Amino acid sequence: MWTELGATISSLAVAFFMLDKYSHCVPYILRGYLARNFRKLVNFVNPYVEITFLEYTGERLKRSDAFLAIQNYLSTSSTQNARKLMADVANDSQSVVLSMQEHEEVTDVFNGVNVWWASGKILPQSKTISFSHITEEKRYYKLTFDKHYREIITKSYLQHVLKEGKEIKEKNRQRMLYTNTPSKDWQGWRPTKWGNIVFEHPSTFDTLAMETQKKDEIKKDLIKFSKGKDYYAKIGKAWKRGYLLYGPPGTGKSSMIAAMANLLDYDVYDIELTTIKDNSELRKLLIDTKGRSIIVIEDIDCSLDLTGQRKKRKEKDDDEADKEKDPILKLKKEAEKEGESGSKVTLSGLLNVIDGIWSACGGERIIIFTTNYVDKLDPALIRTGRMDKHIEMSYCCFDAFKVLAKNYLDIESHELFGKIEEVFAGTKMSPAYVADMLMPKSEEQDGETCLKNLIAGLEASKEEAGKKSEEAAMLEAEDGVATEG
Ligand SMILES: Nc1ncnc2c1ncn2[C@@H]1O[C@H](COP(=O)(O)OP(=O)(O)OP(=O)(O)O)[C@@H](O)[C@H]1O
Ligand SMILES: [Mg+2]
Repeated sequence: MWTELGATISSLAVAFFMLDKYSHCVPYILRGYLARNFRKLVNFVNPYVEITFLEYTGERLKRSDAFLAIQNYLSTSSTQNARKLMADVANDSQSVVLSMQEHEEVTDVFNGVNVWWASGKILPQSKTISFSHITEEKRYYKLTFDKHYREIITKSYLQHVLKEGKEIKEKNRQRMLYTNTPSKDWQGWRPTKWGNIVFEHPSTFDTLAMETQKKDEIKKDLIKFSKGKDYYAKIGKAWKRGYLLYGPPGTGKSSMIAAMANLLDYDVYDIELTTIKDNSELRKLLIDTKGRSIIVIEDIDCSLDLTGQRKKRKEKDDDEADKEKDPILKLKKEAEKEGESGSKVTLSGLLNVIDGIWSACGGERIIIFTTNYVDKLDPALIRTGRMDKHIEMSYCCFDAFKVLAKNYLDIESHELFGKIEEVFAGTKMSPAYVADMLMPKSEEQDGETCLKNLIAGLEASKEEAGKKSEEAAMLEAEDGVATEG
C-alpha cells in the first residue's frame, strides 16, 4: 500500500518539478492553478483515510478510553501479525497477554474490508527537562483504510473495536491497588500519578468477623449501589457513595475495605494525603482514577490536621518574626522546612473532591474514610450526603467470635462455647486479638487448646480491666477528699 502511494506521490512531485523547471513553456494561469491545487490533487489520488487515536486527550488529565480499548483489541490480532510484542501477565497469573510494541503494524479484516493499524509515539522535541506536558512523548494508534469504506469503518468497525476491546480488557483485568506518587514524578517521560500493584487481599465478607445482620446490611447496600447506574442518573446524583468506617485499632476496618473490593470486583486507590501538595493536586489525582473503584483515605484524623491546620499556620507565622532575629533559630527553621511534607490540602479542598463538581468524573466510585476517633472529625466532613453510611467496627462479640472460630479452627460448635460467651460479656477485645489467639502456633496445638488459650486471655484481660477501674475509682475518691479538704 505504502509503496503504491509513495510511487504516486513521487510521480506527482516529479511532474510538479518538471512543470516548475519548464515553467516558461506553461502558461502562467495554468501554472498558478496547478500550484494551488497540488495538495487537492495528492488527496485525490491518495485513496486512503487515516484516523489517529492519541493516548491522552483533554490536556493530559485522563487516558483516552478509546486508546485503551484499541490497545486491548489489537492485543489479540497483533499476536498473529506483529513481530515485536510486549508481554504482561493475565489476571489468572497463569497466562500471558501480548500487545504490539511501538512502531509496529498489523492488518485487520472487517466484513471483507482490509484496514491497517500502526502504533507509534511522538517524541519530545527537546530532551531538556521541562515541566510542560508539551514535551512529553505521546503514544498513538493510527488506523488507515480505503476511503471508499469510510462509512462502514467509522461507524460499524470502530464500534466493533471499542466493544471487543472493552470486553477483552474486562476479561484480562487484574484488580489493582494504587497509591499516589509524589507530584515530582508526575512530569517527564513516564508520568505516573499512581503507583500500582496487583490487588490480592484475601479478606472477604465470609472471613470478616462481625454481627451477621450488620454484615448482610452492608453487603446489600454495596450491591444495590453497584447496580444503581440508571437509578443515580434518574435522581440526578453522581454515581458514588461515601462510607465512614470507625472503631478502635484491630477491629477490621482495613479488612472490611478489602472485603468490599473483593465483593464488587473493584480496584482500590489508597490516598496518602500527607504527600499531596495542595487541593489542585488532590483534584488531579481524583480525575486520574478509573470507575469501579474504591478510593480510600485511611486514618483521616492523623493524615492531616484538617480543622486545626489554619490555626497552626497562623501561630507559626507569629513565631516567624522572633526566629528571623536569631541566626540559630533561623538555621533550624530552614532545616525543618526542608523536611516538612508541606501539604496544603484543606478541609474545603477535600470536601470539594468528595462532592464538588469534579467528583462526578468517572462514576461508580466508593469513597471510604477510616478513623479510630470519629469524634475528632469535623462534622462537615462526615455529614450525611458526604459520608452516606457510617459503619462502626466494634470490639469482638460472641457472634463475631463464632465466625473466627469457624474460619481459623473449622469449629462451628464446642462445649467451651458457653464459657466463652460468658467471658465475652463485658470484655473489650479486638477481633485482631481474638483471631491471633485462635490461630494454632504449632502442629501440636489443636482447636481445643486454642479455645482454652482464648478463655485464659479473656479472663486475664477482664481481671486487669477490673483492677484498673478499681484504681481509677480509688484515685477519684482521693481527689474528692483532697478537694473537700
Ligand atoms: N472483624 C474482623 N474479622 C476478621 N479478622 C479481623 C477483624 N478485625 C481484625 N481482624 C484481623 O486483624 C488484623 C488487623 O485488622 P485490620 O487491619 O483490618 O484492623 P483495622 O481496624 O484496620 O486497624 P487499624 O485501626 O489499626 O488500622 C487483620 O489482618 C485480621 O486478620
Ligand atoms: Mg487499618
